[in-house]
Amino acid sequence: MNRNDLANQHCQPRKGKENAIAPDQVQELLAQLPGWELANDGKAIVKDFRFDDFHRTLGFINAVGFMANREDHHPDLEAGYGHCQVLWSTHDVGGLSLNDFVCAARVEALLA
Ligand SMILES: C[C@H](O)[C@H](O)[C@H]1CNC2=NC(N)=NC(=O)C2=N1
Repeated sequence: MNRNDLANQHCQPRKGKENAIAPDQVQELLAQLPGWELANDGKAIVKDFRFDDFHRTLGFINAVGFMANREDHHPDLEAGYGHCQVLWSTHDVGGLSLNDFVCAARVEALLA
């Protein structure tokens, strides 16, 4: 599945370990998402986005937040004047589900 295919999907209710993504598929999906890396012992994916000023950073946060609420899948965000780190993990799975990669691709699409 490439980045476009991912970004065109919607999140689905995914609960339980059976919805966790196997490590080899994690690597395949990560390869479609430049700049995204594993975090938290492979239970999350993360990327730090840089902006020229706080207005642009806040605009990004609002766009990500709007998308996240529509998808009912929510990131951890850490922001400063000119950056925002976005971390996706599926609490209901206790690690990575396809929802995390769909949302990472949707974040990339916001900036494309
Ligand atoms: C009921 C509701 O759909 C769930 O609690 C959703 C909400 N947003 C979520 N966000 C994230 N990141 N992981 C989840 O497991 C999750 N679950």
